[in-house]
Amino acid sequence: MVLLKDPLEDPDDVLRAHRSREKTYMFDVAFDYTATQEEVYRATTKGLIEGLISGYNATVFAYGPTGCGKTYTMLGTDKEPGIYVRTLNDLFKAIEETSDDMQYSVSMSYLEPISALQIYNEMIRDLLNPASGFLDLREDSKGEIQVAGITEVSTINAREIMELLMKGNKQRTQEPTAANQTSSRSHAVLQVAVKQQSRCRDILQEVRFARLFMIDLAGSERAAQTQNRGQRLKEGAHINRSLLALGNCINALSEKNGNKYVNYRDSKLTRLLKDSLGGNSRTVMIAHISPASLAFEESRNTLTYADRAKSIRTRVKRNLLNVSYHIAQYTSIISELRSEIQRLRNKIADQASGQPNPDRTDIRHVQAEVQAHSTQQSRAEMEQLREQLIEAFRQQMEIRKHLMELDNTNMEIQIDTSKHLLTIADWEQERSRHCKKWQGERRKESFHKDDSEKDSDTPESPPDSTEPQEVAMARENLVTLMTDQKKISKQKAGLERQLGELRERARRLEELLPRRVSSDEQREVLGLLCKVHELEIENAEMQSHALLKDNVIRQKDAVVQRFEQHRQLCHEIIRQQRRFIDDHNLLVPPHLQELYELYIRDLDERNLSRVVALDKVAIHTLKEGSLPKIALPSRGRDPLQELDSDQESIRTLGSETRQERVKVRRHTLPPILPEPDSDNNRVFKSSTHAKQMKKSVVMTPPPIHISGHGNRELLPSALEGALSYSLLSHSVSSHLDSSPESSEHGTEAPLTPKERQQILRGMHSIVVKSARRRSKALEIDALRLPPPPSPLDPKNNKSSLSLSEASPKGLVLRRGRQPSPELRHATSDDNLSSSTGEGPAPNSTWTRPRNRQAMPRNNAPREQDFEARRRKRRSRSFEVTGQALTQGKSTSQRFRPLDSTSDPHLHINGQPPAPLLRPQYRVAAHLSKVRPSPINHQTGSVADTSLANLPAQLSNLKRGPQTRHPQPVLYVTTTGAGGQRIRKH
Ligand SMILES: Nc1ncnc2c1ncn2[C@@H]1O[C@H](COP(=O)(O)OP(=O)(O)OP(=O)(O)O)[C@@H](O)[C@H]1O
Repeated sequence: MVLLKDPLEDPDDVLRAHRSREKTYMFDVAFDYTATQEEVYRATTKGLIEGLISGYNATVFAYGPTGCGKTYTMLGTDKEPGIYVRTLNDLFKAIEETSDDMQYSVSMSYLEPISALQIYNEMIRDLLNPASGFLDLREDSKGEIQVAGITEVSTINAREIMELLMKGNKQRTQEPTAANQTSSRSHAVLQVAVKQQSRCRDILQEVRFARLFMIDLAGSERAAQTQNRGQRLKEGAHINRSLLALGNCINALSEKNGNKYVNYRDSKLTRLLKDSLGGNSRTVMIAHISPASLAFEESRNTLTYADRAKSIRTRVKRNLLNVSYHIAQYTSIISELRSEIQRLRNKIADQASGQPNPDRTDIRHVQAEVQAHSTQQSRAEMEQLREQLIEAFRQQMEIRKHLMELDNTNMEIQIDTSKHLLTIADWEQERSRHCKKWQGERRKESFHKDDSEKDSDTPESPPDSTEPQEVAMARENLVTLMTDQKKISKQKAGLERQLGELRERARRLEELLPRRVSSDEQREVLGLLCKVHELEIENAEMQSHALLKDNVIRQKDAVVQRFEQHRQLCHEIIRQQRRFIDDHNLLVPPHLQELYELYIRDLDERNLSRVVALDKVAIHTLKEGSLPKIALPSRGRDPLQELDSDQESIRTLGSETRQERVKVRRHTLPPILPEPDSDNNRVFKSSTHAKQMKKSVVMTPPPIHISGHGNRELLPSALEGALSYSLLSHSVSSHLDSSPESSEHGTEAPLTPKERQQILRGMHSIVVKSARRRSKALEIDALRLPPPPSPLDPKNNKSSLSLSEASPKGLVLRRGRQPSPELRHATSDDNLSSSTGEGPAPNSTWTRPRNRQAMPRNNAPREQDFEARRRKRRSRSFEVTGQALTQGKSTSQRFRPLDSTSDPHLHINGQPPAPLLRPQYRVAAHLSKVRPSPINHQTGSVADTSLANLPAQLSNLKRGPQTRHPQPVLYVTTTGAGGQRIRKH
């Protein structure tokens, strides 16, 4: 709690007593002058790190008037490092601790939005590379703000990052003012991007990524106080303008009804902070105030904003990417590059065989050749040409990557769209159900008109059909997504046009070559081009190779997981039956008792052996398997390939015999795949297949129409998605029927033509079925969005039936449904013996359970032990070791440049710092307390956007609106030399 007293208030003035400006504010934490940097860090930022490495965005920003200690809190000094250093230290520590299971990549950028006098708008300056000039902000399709051309340093070495940070800090615009000798004249934004991938993932392989913003805002200031003139005054006005924009956003976001338009576009700062303020981020605001009487107004303003910020709610979701999609993308790139190489090789072959193309036999060509031999100038031209060509290819590569990213974003938009559509569909269905019920009741009432004198329970009007907020939000989000989709299509079209132009340019350059150079040189240049492409291919191939291997492991993991789920179910049934027997003191046939004891004994060993067997399969597959090579689209192997000694990689790629390839593919092929066209061995054959794969993995809704007739198409698409999921899950479960051992052999056994025929027939019927269902769904007559039969309704819709029928059992269990009738049957006491298929043996003596409560007693410790180990393992990663301070110190002590920026004891420009207002209070306000998306504790996964999780998503959607924060709490403290003066207020 912070109590702000008006220094001008006279306690004896009774007339003004009721007009007191004294005010109390409540915050999450309030730090007084005794608070150390470590305490501030722990209470405000440390908690964000765990979320960050699991894919949740986070922001910490320091806000307050000039000279109140924002830079001190964020950057700190050598001896007392601030939040930057401590966060990075802890982040890397957490990464190191979990690096056995997880793979990380961390990149960092450091920037300041500044206003150059000549430029009307603010620009972004790259503090890690100030030479790059002014940069601009771009909003990507997901609405995330990116700085175009910013330097991103990739490292997970804390020391390196700190060095860069110190270097960047020296570049920061900093000038002494009357209020603060080391006043920061701009906002400084440190952005850390963390990408995380599990080394051992399940079938829904995920890449998690999150951004952490740590922002040291420039101080809000009053011209009178800073005594600024000229440039400083203009800067101050600008700083205040961007802070005003920030304040406006905070005001709009904290509005009670929450519908007010939030203008983030007023300044670069608010654009940068868009997500942090009202979007997908866990955000902490640290407000700084001074206890000096003179600073009353500033303190009041700051506390008011912090107080408002308390009520802002953000919606945090885990940022996930589906990896199988990336495999397809890499595949498509590889395939395109291969065909380019092939084309270039053919050119070399043409040239080498000395058969000039008819269009090159003209006199100009001959002249050019003569010239090229004779003049020095031609050599320079040649060099230039070569560079131009390489540059053209580099640009092509960049555009391809960009296109890939856009595809990726598009996929995410489509998944999000489907989610929202399902939310709406769910609600529509619910509403029509209520309406029908109401109508039915009304009808019944009118039928029994005689009883009409009785009071009727049925309301006169149909039930309230106001859309819940969740549905309204879904509609709103659909509009945004539609806009994004349009933007992406536009961007894609632009990029594709650019790519086409670049290709054309490269082609023209290639055509120039024969005219300019001798045959040998030409060969060299073309050879070089091939090399460039091959390197690109190798790079892409290595990445897709890694992904493929991960995929195999993931699928193996899924098998283990599925078995484990099944085992847990059996275990639970046995346990409950046992308890039932014990509770009712029932007789147990001796053979059943023996079996039970055997079960208890074998429990651990069997599990272990299963896991070991599966592990063997995975390792075996990994050893044997390799990335199936992409067959070149047109011709066979190039004869030159064998001759060219430089093309080692290509030769290796092509050296396998066909048989070997087939064998390798079989090993590489993961056993669990849904449709004939999505098996992995074909994924790498051609880009067309990659596209097919995309389609098979991603649910692709048709173009979005929010309120028009186009809506009619939306739900069927969702149904189709659900249907394709059901096919996938069906296939998964059927594969799971085989034992790990058999699956191991299965990978070796070649398929007979008959088997192949059967599989093809099966697939064909699945495709026909799905087509029929889709057309049925399309026939559904509904003008509103979405049509009445929802995929969520098992009664109305065949697709939804197939979804529930075909869902793997594990998923059903995860959704917390009742056990199947069979299972319930097995658990009932009447069926205790019949469920095993055997009745009590007439001549055997039935016994009471020898080991009463054996299951709970025997298994509880085991379960607890397992749970305890699991927790221990988890918590270990993020333990508070208390060493951060020491580490931070030792790290920062190495960086002298820090002295010049924030240490008050050091001289600046040869002069000691003037005695200034000291910073006094630090107030930490968690903008919002965010509960992440519900985590599935059985699988450890989060209800994510991946399509394969659709049933889980459906059930989540059913459960209600997205999780919002509870009412947040704020805290305030005082710190700094002025702490004693608090009594004055
Ligand atoms: N808690 C603290 N303990 C000791 N010294 C502090 C503390 N907080 C701030 N200072 C000192 O007070 C001075 C002003 O602090 P700082 O530069 O961090 O303020 P600021 O809010 O960032 O100002 P501006 O907005 O003008 O950049 C610095 O010399 C800093 O070292």
